[in-house]
Amino acid sequence: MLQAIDLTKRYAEVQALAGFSLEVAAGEIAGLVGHNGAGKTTFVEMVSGLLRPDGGVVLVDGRPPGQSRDRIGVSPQHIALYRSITVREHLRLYGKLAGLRGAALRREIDDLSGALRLTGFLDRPAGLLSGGQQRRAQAATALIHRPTLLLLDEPTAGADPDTRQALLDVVRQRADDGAAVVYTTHYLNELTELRATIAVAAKGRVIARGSSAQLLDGLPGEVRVSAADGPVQVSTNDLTSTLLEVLRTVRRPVDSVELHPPTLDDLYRSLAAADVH
Ligand SMILES: Nc1ncnc2c1ncn2[C@@H]1O[C@H](COP(=O)(O)OP(=O)(O)OP(=O)(O)O)[C@@H](O)[C@H]1O
Repeated sequence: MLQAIDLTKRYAEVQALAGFSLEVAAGEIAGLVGHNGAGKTTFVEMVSGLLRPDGGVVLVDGRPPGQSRDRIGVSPQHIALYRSITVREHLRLYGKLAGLRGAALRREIDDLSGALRLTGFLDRPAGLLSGGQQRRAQAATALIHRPTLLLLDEPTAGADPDTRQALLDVVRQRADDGAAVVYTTHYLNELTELRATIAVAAKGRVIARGSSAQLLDGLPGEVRVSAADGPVQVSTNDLTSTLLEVLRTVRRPVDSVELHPPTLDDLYRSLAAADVH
C-alpha cells in the first residue's frame, strides 16, 4: 500500500532524511517512533505530498502521492484548523475535496463525530474548542473520506484519556476495515493497544522494523522479589526459571513477586544505549 524507498532530504546543514525506507501494508498500523529530530515528521510530510524528497521514491497504491491525494488522510503534528469555521464545515470541506457529497457525506459526518465524541461540538467554531477537542476535530478531517492511507503525526499529543481512547478505537477500526496507517507517537503503550507493527527511526532512517514481539525478542526482562532478607532484582532473558532460582535462594517469608517482561520503552533504551540515535 505504502512504499517509501531510500528517501533523502537535506535542510541546509541538517540531513533530515538519510535513506529512509518504510513499507506499510493495507490493514497494518505501523507505529513510527524515534527521538526528537529523527525525521518522522519530515517523512510524513513527504508521503502526504507536502514536501519533495531530494532522492528516493514514495508510492501510494503504486502512484506518487500527488496522484493519490483523495486516498490519503493526514493529521499533522501541529493543529491546523481554521479558527472561525465550525467542525461540521471543516468536515464538509475535507469530505468534498475528496469527492464525498450529499447523504454519503452527511452519514460520514454523523458516524465519525459519534465515534470521536464530537457531536456536541459540531457547530462550534474550531477556535473555540479545547485542545483535546481540536485534536479530535483534526483527526476527523483526516478520516472523513475513509482514506486508504492514514498518516497520523502524534495524534494524541496532549489528549486526555477519553480523547486518546476514542482516537485509538477509530484508528484500529479503520485498519480493520483495510486502511494502511502510519502512526507517529512518543507514547509507546499506545502501539501495544493498537496492535501496531513498529518502525524505529534514528538519524533520518528506519533502524529497526517488525512486530513488537520480534523486536522485543532477546531483550531482558526483570524479576523482582521482596523477601525476609531484603529485595532482589535480576535482569534476565528467562523470567520463569530466574524466578524459581531466586525463590530457592531467598529467606522466607516472601512478601512479593513481580515479573516484568521487556517493553517497547526497554527497546527504545537499548537502541539508545547502542548509540544509534
Ligand atoms: N523546515 C526545516 N528547516 C530546517 N530544518 C528542519 C526543518 N524541518 C525539520 N528540520 C530538521 O530536520 C530534522 C528532522 O526533523 P523532524 O521534524 O522530521 O523530526 P521528528 O522525528 O518529527 O521530531 P519530533 O519527534 O520532535 O517531532 C531535525 O533535525 C529538524 O531540526
